[in-house]
Amino acid sequence: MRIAVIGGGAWGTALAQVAARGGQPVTLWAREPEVVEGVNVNHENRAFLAGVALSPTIRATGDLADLAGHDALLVVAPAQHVRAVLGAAPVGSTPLVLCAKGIETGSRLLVGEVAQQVAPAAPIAVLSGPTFAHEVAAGKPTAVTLACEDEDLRNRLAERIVDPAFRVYGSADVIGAEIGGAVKNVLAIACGVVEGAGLGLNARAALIARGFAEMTRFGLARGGQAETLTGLSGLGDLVLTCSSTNSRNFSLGVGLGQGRSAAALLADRKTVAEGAHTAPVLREAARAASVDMPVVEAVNALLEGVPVRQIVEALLSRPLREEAQ
Ligand SMILES: NC(=O)c1ccc[n+]([C@@H]2O[C@H](COP(=O)([O-])OP(=O)(O)OC[C@H]3O[C@@H](n4cnc5c(N)ncnc54)[C@H](O)[C@@H]3O)[C@@H](O)[C@H]2O)c1
Ligand SMILES: O=P(O)(O)OC[C@H](O)CO
Repeated sequence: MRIAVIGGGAWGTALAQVAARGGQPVTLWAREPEVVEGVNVNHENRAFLAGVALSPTIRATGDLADLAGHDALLVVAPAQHVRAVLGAAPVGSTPLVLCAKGIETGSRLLVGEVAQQVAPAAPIAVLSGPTFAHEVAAGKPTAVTLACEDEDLRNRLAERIVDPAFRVYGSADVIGAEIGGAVKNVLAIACGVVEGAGLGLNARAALIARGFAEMTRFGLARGGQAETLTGLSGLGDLVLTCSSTNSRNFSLGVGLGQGRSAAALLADRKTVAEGAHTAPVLREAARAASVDMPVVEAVNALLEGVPVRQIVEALLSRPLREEAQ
């Protein structure tokens, strides 16, 4: 199976490295000419994954036309750019493995739904889970969910995008896998705020648990399955992203918790903190579906500049309720 990766950020590069293990050829499309040159000449992506020696069988290109003739395309552009990049790529009926985590602003569509609009003939799979790119590229043990309704395609993809340290669990629940990845980024910002404001570990654990309840309510309302939400792409990724400053979303939250403004924190950053883009559209989608998501509401208020203390008071003074509600 000839694999190409669309997106030369940290995650696209790490996935290219997984797909290239054992000396298999992989094409990596990157937007930045310096990334293309660095991968081809020095076998390193200094801009987004510095310090990792990449397989020489990864060939980078800046020309989307070079993606033609592959058997599967891994789509790893940030969620807000998937529509434009896929729209310009020669997709046809080539299977797409969606690896971005987010909801498109405006349309309120998950990345897989965007792909279905842009490339209606292409079968869809979603790869998601607790995966810091640097750890995957370094060959540290990692497990992911690969969701695809077509069992035969799912198995063929799982056999190809694998190595001894990268373990793939199959699922047919594409929507559930996507919702976990999109929602956890927003919740990780909240956990970072707790860290930045020094609110303590009890508060962080409470946020993870209550945030997971929100993820579950939203996921079930959108047709996802409970087993997927408690799995790697849901709870697994939530726990990872809510526990480490290696997460860009968590780190953004730390800055907010320290009293810095979202505008200052997001200005000029080269790497993506998907939760900042997903938060407003997730709030819209939750309100439209009458799903109660107070932590997501709180993250939006924080991004809009409401002080942390006011947000915490509002969350703690909500009417008492049963935990299972
Ligand atoms: N980094 C990780 O550990 C990791 C792990 C799993 C999933 N993801 C997801 O993968 C996706 C990509 O994240 P990343 O970490 O690889 O990116 P990154 O933060 O390392 O790099 C930013 C990427 O955005 C691209 N970009 C910027 N402006 C663009 C535009 N106008 N059009 C198209 N592309 C543009 C850049 O070319 C670059 O590839 C995100 O949805 C992220 O949530 C990341
Ligand atoms: O750095 P983050 O917050 O984008 O998280 C990266 C991955 O999604 C973790 O699974």
